[in-house]
Amino acid sequence: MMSLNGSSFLNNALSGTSRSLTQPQRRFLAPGGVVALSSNGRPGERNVTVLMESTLKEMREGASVVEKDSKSTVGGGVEDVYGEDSATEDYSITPWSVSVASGYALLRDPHHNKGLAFAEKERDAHYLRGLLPPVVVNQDLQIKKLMHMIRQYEVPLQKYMAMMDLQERNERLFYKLLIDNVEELLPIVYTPTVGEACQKYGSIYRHPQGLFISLKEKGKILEVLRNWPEKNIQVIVVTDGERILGLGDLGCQGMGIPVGKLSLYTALGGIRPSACLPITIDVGTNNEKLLEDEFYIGLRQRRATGQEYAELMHEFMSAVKQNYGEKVLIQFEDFANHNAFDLLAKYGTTHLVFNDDIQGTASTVLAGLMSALKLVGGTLADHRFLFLGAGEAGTGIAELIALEMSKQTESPVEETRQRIWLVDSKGLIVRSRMESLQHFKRPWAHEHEPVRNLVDAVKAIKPTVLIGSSGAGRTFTKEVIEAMASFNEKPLILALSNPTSQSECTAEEAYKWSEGRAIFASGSPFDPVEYQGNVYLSGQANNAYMFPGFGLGLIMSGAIRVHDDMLLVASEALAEQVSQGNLDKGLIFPPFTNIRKISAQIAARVAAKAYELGLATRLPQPENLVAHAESCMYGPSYRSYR
Ligand SMILES: NC(=O)C1=CN([C@@H]2O[C@H](COP(=O)(O)OP(=O)(O)OC[C@H]3O[C@@H](n4cnc5c(N)ncnc54)[C@H](OP(=O)(O)O)[C@@H]3O)[C@@H](O)[C@H]2O)C=CC1
Ligand SMILES: CC(=O)C(=O)O
Ligand SMILES: [Mg+2]
Repeated sequence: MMSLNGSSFLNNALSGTSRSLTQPQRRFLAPGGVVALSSNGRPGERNVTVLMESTLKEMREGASVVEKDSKSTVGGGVEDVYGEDSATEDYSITPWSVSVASGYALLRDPHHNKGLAFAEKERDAHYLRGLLPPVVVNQDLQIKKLMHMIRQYEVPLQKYMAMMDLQERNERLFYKLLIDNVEELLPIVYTPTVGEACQKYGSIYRHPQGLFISLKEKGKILEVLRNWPEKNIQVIVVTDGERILGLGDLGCQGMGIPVGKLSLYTALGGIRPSACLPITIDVGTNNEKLLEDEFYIGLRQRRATGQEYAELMHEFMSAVKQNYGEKVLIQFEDFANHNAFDLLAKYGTTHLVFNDDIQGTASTVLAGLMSALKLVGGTLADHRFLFLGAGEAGTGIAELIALEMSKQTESPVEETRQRIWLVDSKGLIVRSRMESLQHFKRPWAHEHEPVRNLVDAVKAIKPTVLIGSSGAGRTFTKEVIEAMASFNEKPLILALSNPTSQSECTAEEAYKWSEGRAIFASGSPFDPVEYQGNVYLSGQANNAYMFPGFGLGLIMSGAIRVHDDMLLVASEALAEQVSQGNLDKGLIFPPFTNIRKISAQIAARVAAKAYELGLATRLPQPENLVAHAESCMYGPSYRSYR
């Protein structure tokens, strides 16, 4: 049976992996929550004050208290003084080298800066007098002011840049702003605006936000990883920039994607920012426009392929494991499909890897379908599915639907796949095309005459569900949607392609051309639509619902491999979060406002499955996994500095 991981890996995973810990490394948190606690051992990187021996002694004693209390609920997790992240770290600490930022350097340290929110006492204690105007404000007022400022920008890219500047200046404020205003700001830090940011990344580039690993670093990738200031990394999002959203090859400028995804890992899933590492692998680009662009920031050469590509990726994967251990989660993002499937299959048995475009999207869309069934009726097996786009997203979703159907009906997946059809750029995928098909399309080559275009495929297959995953905008034409509406009372239409410019249709088109009967969701958000006196709200079918909670579940259970069954339970968890009130409005996804609660539910379900499958290493299993997930989440409120 084909698997979303490319192979059946469970046995390998259980027998072939070591559960030993890597070198002791830990970010030191002193008792009482003092400022700027970094144990990266690089004095001079931030403006440091070398501590007096007495203070060090106090910290050592504090450390031993932390150590003593470290028999935490989840073996290996160490209670930190803030009462968060307690279950997401493993290593004991070596607190001999401590940096404390103060004064001007403190205001320039995004991890600890609070701007005008430094209290009077803190201004005295940390040499801030005179460096700030007299007023002291709270974080809520800072948020109010920032939202006012951001709303004044008319151009989304300006809002994006304002957000990135804030992240560089005051990390906690950035996350508080994003969490408190998630519906409004998600389209800025994520799709669609992040797409434009990637296209212009060379021009707007200001600060390093992640690691660039290019062919120039071949043979030295481990050293490059060690240049990153944070040591206890739990999640890496990596791209090689070849398929950025539906915008194609953006080479090195794809960096905006790992940066954006990881800011959602923190804001939506509660993974602390210091544990997140965005990486872009630069093997060149085939984008002629970028190669000629004087502001392009990447290698000015055509893409390396074949052995050269495979060797660089292999060195990268090995270095990550060597540097961060067995349990660092590596999320592949926006690779072209000719590499994405192979990387997932190759490293799925040796690393904790997750392909967001294949697996995260599949789990999200399956959740949307599960809740949509409450509106359209029937079970999955009662429906017929047609995809436009047979790449990572399309075949990934198709496979997970087939897997779920197979479980529900207790019939082989080869049978349930027969209810699912895909169209690629050459037309309907049919048996007669088998020889020329890429391997991931072959399971979908059913017996049928060739059909050249989508509208004819819709008329021939008569799907109840139409899913766009082509990256090609405006492909759900009036004729296509009218055809869907002609034989479905409530046609279910998902236009997944990002950003908005690549969406298969707009929300307005879906409602108008179906006479208001479509149940519609899209990868990038659309505003509410007014049609014939009614207001229609559409949901956002985007893997952002899934990967933050899914990743949290893996990390908090210490999972060593991803398993398809985890994707299925995550879908159920997300579907359960869609309330009757949401459904009544035609929404098949819950609003993002409650996303942290949703992520905790997903995380709990994923972790429970990891324990059940014997893939979890943080033992014993906590009793209440939802509460545990919530307790693990990073909170962005300011800390008091003594
Ligand atoms: N909403 C979400 O959460 C997600 C959305 N996406 C979006 O989905 C889109 C596709 O991503 P992904 O699957 O990774 O990309 P792939 O490149 O892997 O697949 C694209 C598929 O679409 C087909 N295609 C392209 N243009 C056309 C066309 N005009 N008519 C018919 N078929 C076409 C391709 O055909 P062929 O194989 O013949 O070249 C290919 O099968 C992107 O826009 C991406 O942003 C992706 C992941 C998550
Ligand atoms: C959402 C996403 O991952 C994509 O469009 O690629
Ligand atoms: Mg993606």
